[in-house]
Amino acid sequence: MRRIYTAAEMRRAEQWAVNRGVSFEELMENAGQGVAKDLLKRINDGRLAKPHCVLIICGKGNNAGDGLVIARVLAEQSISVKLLFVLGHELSELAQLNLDRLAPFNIEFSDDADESLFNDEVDWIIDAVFGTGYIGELPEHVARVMALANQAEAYRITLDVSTGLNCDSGQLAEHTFDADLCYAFAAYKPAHFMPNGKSKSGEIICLDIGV
Ligand SMILES: NC(=O)C1=CN([C@@H]2O[C@H](COP(=O)(O)OP(=O)(O)OC[C@H]3O[C@@H](n4cnc5c(N)ncnc54)[C@H](O)[C@@H]3O)[C@@H](O)[C@H]2O)[C@@H](O)CC1
Ligand SMILES: [K+]
Repeated sequence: MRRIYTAAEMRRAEQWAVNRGVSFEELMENAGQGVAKDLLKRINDGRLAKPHCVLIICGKGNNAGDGLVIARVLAEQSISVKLLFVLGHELSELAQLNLDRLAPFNIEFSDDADESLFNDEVDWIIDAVFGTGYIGELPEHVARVMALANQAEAYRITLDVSTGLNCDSGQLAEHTFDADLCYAFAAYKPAHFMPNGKSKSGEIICLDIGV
């Protein structure tokens, strides 16, 4: 059965999973590992070329945490990863935990969204800025980063929801991340089936993360 959850329903489902004994940390690990496993499978079966460099654009919430799990798995596979933080360094507890886990790896960090970061070396861009926690308007500086990401000659992957797209209403901000591939966690979100949302999601895959 196809599950479609709003942001509030998603939070309730996560809480039920936690009440059954799964931790939020495990859910995040499952989300990140699930994405990385699917991406690596696509490399192995030739649907995607192995990237020279992957740029992961991180916000400060748990969507960023998922991105940081993916960073670890890709780095373990000797894929070069760069991280760009666009909402500062006060991360959610789980995002911080997964950032700390990157210490053994040689990963470049930046919070300067300079155009040069979006160069030809970057084959994939992963959007881990906003997921189901996005409310209100897209901050101007984040919109600028999304515009650079959308102009780059790279394959674009988003986690749960494209940044700039409201997952419940389908409202789109200017310069919403224009994904080729979207991984929805635990359930599709209403916007994935609305024309606006569909147009910014590309291929949508729903991953079971244990919720
Ligand atoms: N909660 C969980 O157990 C799990 C959550 N997961 C991930 O977590 C995401 C949701 O995480 P969060 O609830 O932390 O939310 P997000 O990571 O989507 O972002 C919320 C953060 O951005 C800020 N924010 C929201 N709108 C803003 C705006 N317009 N301008 C500036 N800042 C803004 C919020 O204050 C908060 O700090 C999901 O989409 C999914 O990717 C997955 O890890 C699976 C498990
Ligand atoms: K996202």
